[in-house]
Amino acid sequence: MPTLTKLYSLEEAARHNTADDCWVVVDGKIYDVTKYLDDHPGGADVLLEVTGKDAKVEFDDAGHTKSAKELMQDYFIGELDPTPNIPEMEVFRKEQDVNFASKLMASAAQYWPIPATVVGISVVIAVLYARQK
Ligand code: HEM
Repeated sequence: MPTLTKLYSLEEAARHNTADDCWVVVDGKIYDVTKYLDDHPGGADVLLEVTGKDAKVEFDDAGHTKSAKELMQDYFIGELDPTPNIPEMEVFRKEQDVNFASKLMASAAQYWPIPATVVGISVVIAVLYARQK
């Protein structure tokens, strides 16, 4: 069955770093220990000090007992999002010129010498041809 674990970025978890709102991350799992701060046998300060990072090493170093690890589950709120932070792709799109008439006028202004030259050459050929007769 799929689990409905909420995912948070480390940046999001790091924002909860005060005595009124404290999240700690241990081995990729996030715990909201706000209500546990005053009861934590290791003290509130150690928890506040490790906010904003994965405190697995500090947690293990404290030598927590099995019952401490069971107690943690009461404060579990989610996991770190393992998805790498891929910057959004920017899509560049040329502005579409919806005004067809102005588009036509612009290309006519740019390319008028071509039809003018064709007409001019045609006139010269016609005149030369008429003279020969
Ligand atoms: C939800 C998270 C946590 C819970 C539920 C928890 C619970 C406990 C408990 C029950 C104890 C008493 C000893 C034991 O039974 O193991 C304890 C001690 C301690 N904890 Fe935590 N703890 C948590 C997170 C942390 C973290 C992230 C640190 C990291 C610095 C930490 C550092 C300590 C320290 C330094 C002690 C005192 C060890 C001693 O003096 O013997 N704890 N904790």
